[in-house]
Amino acid sequence: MPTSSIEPSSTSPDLIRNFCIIAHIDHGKSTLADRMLGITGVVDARAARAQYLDRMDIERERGITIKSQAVRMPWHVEGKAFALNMIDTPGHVDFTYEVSRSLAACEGAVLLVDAAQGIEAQTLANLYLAMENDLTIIPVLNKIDLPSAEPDRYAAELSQLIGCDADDVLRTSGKTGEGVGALLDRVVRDIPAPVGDADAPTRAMIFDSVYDSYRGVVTYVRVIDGALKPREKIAMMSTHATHDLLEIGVISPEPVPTKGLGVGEVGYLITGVKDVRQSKVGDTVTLAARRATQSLPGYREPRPMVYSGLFPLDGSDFPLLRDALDKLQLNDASLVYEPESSVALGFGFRCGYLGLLHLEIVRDRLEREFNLELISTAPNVVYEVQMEDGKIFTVTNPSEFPDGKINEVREPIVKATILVPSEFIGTVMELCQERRGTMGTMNYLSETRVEMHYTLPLAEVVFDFFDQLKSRTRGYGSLDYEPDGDQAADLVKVDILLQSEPVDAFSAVVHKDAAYKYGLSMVGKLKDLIDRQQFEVPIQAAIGSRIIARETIRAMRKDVLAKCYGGDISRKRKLLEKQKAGKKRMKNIGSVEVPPEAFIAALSTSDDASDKGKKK
Ligand SMILES: Nc1nc2c(ncn2[C@@H]2O[C@H](COP(=O)(O)OP(=O)(O)OP(=O)(O)O)[C@@H](O)[C@H]2O)c(=O)[nH]1
Repeated sequence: MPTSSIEPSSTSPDLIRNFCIIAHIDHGKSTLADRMLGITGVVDARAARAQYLDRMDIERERGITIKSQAVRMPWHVEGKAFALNMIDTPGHVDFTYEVSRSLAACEGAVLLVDAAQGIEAQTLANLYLAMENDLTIIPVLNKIDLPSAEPDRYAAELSQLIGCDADDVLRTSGKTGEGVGALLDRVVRDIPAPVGDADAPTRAMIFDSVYDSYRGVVTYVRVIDGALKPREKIAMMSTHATHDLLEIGVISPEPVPTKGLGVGEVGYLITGVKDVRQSKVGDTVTLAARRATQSLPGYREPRPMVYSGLFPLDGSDFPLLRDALDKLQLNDASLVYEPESSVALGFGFRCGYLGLLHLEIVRDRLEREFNLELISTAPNVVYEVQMEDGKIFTVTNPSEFPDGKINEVREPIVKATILVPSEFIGTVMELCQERRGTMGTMNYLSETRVEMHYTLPLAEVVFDFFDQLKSRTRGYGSLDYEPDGDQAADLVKVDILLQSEPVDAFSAVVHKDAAYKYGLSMVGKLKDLIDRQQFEVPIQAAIGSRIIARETIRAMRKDVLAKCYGGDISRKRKLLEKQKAGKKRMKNIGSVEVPPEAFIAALSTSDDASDKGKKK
């Protein structure tokens, strides 16, 4: 059915269904979504290309980069033309808040489970989020074409989990298209039509906003009450800022401008705003001329969970890095940064991220899109330090951890859900215990699959916890977690000193029991990485004034002329000049010269990880 036959803004809410697909990673969400676009005629079968929706980098002629999708599809049931809005949700724990906003824009969710894998941790996490948002759940087993699919077994598991009949679990294959039409019929039948007050002051929820280099910010909204029309002045309820509505429309699958959006409708707005921070996910849009008094529930400022220093490898790239971060922030409201200078690494920025995946994405984009070579310091969480005199410090950089009499240090904790085959219960308990976890409840989802709940310090989860879980459970374990406040812990700052001078980039906040191990490993690493100097260099690890580990680099003069026999003076001069140039690049810590490569090598955790890998 051609897209133009839908009359946006005049569609009665009774004929609208808003839904999302929730699934564990790789259970086939994108493939199924593509298949739905094909079956509903939104994407011409001949023009269809794999993963139509996953095309963040592709800027279309109209200049809208479509990241998060809210695609409108026509579907007929019993002679009535329905408009189905499929809203995409990001799948990773770092972006749980965005997921919950997308869910809040829907009345129902398709819970997709791979028929060869069964339920995984993100299946559960997403299901719980959907239930919190009171969504109608349609359980679906996907990939039934796979020879290894066990639909009967997993239908039983899934029906037990959500409390329905095993026969109500639909079976589809995104690959062959089997069952997809029946699924769309079920969407129409089971998911409630949106309800809202068409005459009330307009309220629309922003569930995503994307920066586009041609058109500025494209904001995705779901109208709850009232309506939005082009050329009206809109107001953001959290900031009271007003903007002119330049264009309004729906995505199907290209942006199609419309005469407006009414109750229950989902679409996009363009206002000419250039910065996504002016159009925040979770905020409520209203009309400047007739403002709603109460904003929609749930708006929350994004809060960075993990901090790390970002330094250009070549110090002269600092202004480029600043420009690149400014540009990236236009597109990413949750990225925060401020200038930082380090004795070891020079000028850079302290950046705050939602999680490690977010950190990797940002770093990768800076390197790829802006051609920068970067060093990032070991990530850390945010600590709250209460001094004996009652003063409280929020520490986002270990080198700024306060000295003096400390009453209490608090660290963020998370509630983790781990799903494993029951044979790995002991393994998971061991891992969580090593990571200072406290066990909560444990549920059997079936005879062989267990859901384990743990409370863990975020700092212990963000590093290689997931890799460890995967390798220790032979790939079967899956993990999801959400922030759960903070709690006091026995944490100390370990400094690393070169010739009694602290090297800021190596300071770390660690649990008291792990401090000695950290100190020992860092002094060991640095001893191997720093060349001998003309004098003896002590490398020490210290907690306050107490030294907990020490290594010594013995004195030696590196004689570059040693190999020059005879009297070729020009060759000798060349070598000495080369030595001088090399010295210019050296960073001086006190009187010790350290090549930047040594810092990079010492900061990289990769050899630790591969050591751990070898043990398995
Ligand atoms: N045999 C079979 N393979 C499928 C089916 N659906 C998806 N796949 C394959 O499963 C893999 C993951 O599919 P995606 O659609 O990318 O899964 P996803 O859930 O969107 O994954 P993420 O976007 O990474 O979360 C791909 O290799 C697909 O080709 C299906 O119905 N049958």
